[in-house]
Amino acid sequence: MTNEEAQAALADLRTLIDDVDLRILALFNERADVVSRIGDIKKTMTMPIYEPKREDEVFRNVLQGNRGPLSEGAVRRLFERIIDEMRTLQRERMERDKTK
Ligand SMILES: C=C(O[C@@H]1C=C(C(=O)O)C=C[C@H]1O)C(=O)O
Repeated sequence: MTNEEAQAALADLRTLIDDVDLRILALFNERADVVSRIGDIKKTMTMPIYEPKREDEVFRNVLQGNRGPLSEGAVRRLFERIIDEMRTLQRERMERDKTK
């Protein structure tokens, strides 16, 4: 591979990553919309935001579905981060609704 070929291949792959990132972002926001709806129900029913048993199910589901190359640990860490942001979203929406 020449230097020019390597540069062109890198640029192509980075374009692919930019496209994948936008699709991931759309899916994060789709998930966040569903989580918001769950948050609305929890607020009406005065249920807790944090539900560890449900989170265990979420981890079980994604770990079962994982085909790699991400490791189990990597998937778990990514979803811990995602779920943490989802809880924050529910909390912020509830706080915002309180001050309305
Ligand atoms: C979305 C929920 O609220 C929280 C966030 C979860 C998630 O992001 O999957 C799971 C459980 C809860 O701690 C829920 O209860 O289903």
